[in-house]
Amino acid sequence: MSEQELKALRLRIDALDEKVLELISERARCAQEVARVKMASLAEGEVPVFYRPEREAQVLKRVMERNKGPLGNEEMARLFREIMSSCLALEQPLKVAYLGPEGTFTQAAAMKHFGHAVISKPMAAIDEVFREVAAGAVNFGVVPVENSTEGAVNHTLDSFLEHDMVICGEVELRIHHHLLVGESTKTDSISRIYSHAQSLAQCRKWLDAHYPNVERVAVSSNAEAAKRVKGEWNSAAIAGDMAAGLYGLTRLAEKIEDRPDNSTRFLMIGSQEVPPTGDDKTSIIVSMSNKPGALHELLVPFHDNGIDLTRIETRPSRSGKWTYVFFIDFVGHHRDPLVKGVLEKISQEAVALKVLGSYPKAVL
Ligand SMILES: O=C(O)C(=O)C[C@]1(C(=O)O)C=C[C@@H](O)C=C1
Repeated sequence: MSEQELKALRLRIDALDEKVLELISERARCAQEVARVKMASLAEGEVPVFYRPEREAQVLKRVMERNKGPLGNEEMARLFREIMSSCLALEQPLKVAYLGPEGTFTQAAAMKHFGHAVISKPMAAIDEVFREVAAGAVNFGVVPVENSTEGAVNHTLDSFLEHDMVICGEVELRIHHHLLVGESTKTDSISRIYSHAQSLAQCRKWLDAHYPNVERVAVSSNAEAAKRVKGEWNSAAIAGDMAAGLYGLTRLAEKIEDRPDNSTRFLMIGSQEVPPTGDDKTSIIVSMSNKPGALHELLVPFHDNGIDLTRIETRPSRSGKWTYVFFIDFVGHHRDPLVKGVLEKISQEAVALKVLGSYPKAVL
């Protein structure tokens, strides 16, 4: 390519960037107007709701439907995700607590869902994320809820039994683990590998094959594992890209998870009810009396009404020995007439039924 051609193309890019800049600014001014309208239409004592997950899901879906390339749909939606995140920050900077420390997959999930224009706060434990949200110190919390290889995150499920929380969104992340070492690590003398217990389990076969005699040490998070390795010459960590970048570690082996489709699902928790978008999911907790056929009774109304169950999990109820609660996710919104009917039917049979929330299905 000649120098002249390159120059001409860069001039075109400069002109396009100017247009993009003007359009983004115009969009941001529009968001400011939206904030003004929301404030003006408040009833006495009502608090304004700036963050609208149902609208955000619609915007991102529309972008993906209309995108003609060459950028892929997900790439384009990620760009719009960030534009919307910045527009929302002009209306109200959101505060989001997540399972920390910095560099965890939960932080990556929070950024994927809310974008980077939020004030994020790392918490030391899942229960602390719940408490921070319940105390009103942040607007939303982000916690992991299930992994495709290792199953449910029980701390999260149990926290729902203790706190009154509304689920307002979900996000799924493909989880890639790497074996990370620091500058001073002697790679032929590794005698200890740190990681979160779930991540060690997700890489069990790889570890058995490559480091069968090395001690595996479970720590509170992958980011904590990465942090420890930084100053140790005989240890390595299993963690993801964010932690590697944050602690300046290098990858000794990449993508070492046993299953290539290893993914984790995260939930956004808060106190805000989300209206229907037409493509929603609902999460409920149900406890049934301890009698034969109770689970069958619980599932029949879903089957009879053609409602898709996406997950069912059982946990001890904590209120009596050998009594259980069921965590159920299904497709639909609790305001849909069909779903309403099913929930009414179940509540006639159940000891207790709680709707944790209805929220748009993950778009990204
Ligand atoms: O439509 C709204 O209610 C807005 O506040 C605008 C906007 C956007 O930038 O598109 C910003 C924040 C909301 O969470 C949803 C959408």
